[in-house]
Amino acid sequence: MLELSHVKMRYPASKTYALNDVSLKIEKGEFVFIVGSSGSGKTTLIKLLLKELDPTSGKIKVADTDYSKLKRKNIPKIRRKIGVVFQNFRLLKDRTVYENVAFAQRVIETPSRYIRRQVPAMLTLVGLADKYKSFPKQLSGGEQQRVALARALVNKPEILLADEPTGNLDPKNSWEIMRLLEDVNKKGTTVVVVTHNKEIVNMMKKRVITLKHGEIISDEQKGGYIDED
Ligand SMILES: Nc1ncnc2c1ncn2[C@@H]1O[C@H](COP(=O)(O)OP(=O)(O)OP(=O)(O)O)[C@@H](O)[C@H]1O
Repeated sequence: MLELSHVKMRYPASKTYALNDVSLKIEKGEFVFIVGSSGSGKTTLIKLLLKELDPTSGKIKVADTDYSKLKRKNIPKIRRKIGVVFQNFRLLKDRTVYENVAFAQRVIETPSRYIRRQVPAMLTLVGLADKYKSFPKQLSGGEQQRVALARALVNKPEILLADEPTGNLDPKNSWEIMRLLEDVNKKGTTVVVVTHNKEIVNMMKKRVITLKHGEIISDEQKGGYIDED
């Protein structure tokens, strides 16, 4: 589902590699944590998987698509297969909860009759059906992240990438988001979560890939958080 072979990434202004010879394979239906201290290359990895960046060298394949052969005009097609959530939610402030989720469908020109059906269904899934008229600032952080998750999932992506999804949340809301990610994964979506949340990683017993200075230093099934600080 996701594959990196000997990927190196050096930002134009930088002397060092943000990622240095990273190879990994994530199969369809897996749930994987990517961990590592600040600056280890986690966000760079996510950006490469979204093709927001191109690697300096090496090969990236996502959902059977070789990114080096992917034409610019076809990038939106692959992005549709990937749902993304971020630490800071990135909701549209001047739109309601309903509109935030519907927006993801409007941009890919989903017919209105589907939007009217699928948005409420997604909001029910994340437990926010009754808040559809609210604006983001009227919601708690946990609720905002659930809206972001509904938006990421409404187009039924094959892959969900979450970059520090619990970074701004308290433990209770963090677990709620994790439970939702686990549910989504059980229904077949491949889930990749970048996190610093040691407790969650240690409790969930999933595959854990640890990065350090742009290299993979550990990749374990049912792994735990490796403390190197
Ligand atoms: N746009 C950029 N230009 C130059 N260097 C960058 C850029 N973005 C990131 N880097 C460098 O690349 C390395 C990896 O950064 P990255 O953001 O991927 O780390 P991270 O593991 O996500 O860190 P954090 O946990 O703090 O978010 C760091 O040394 C960082 O300084």
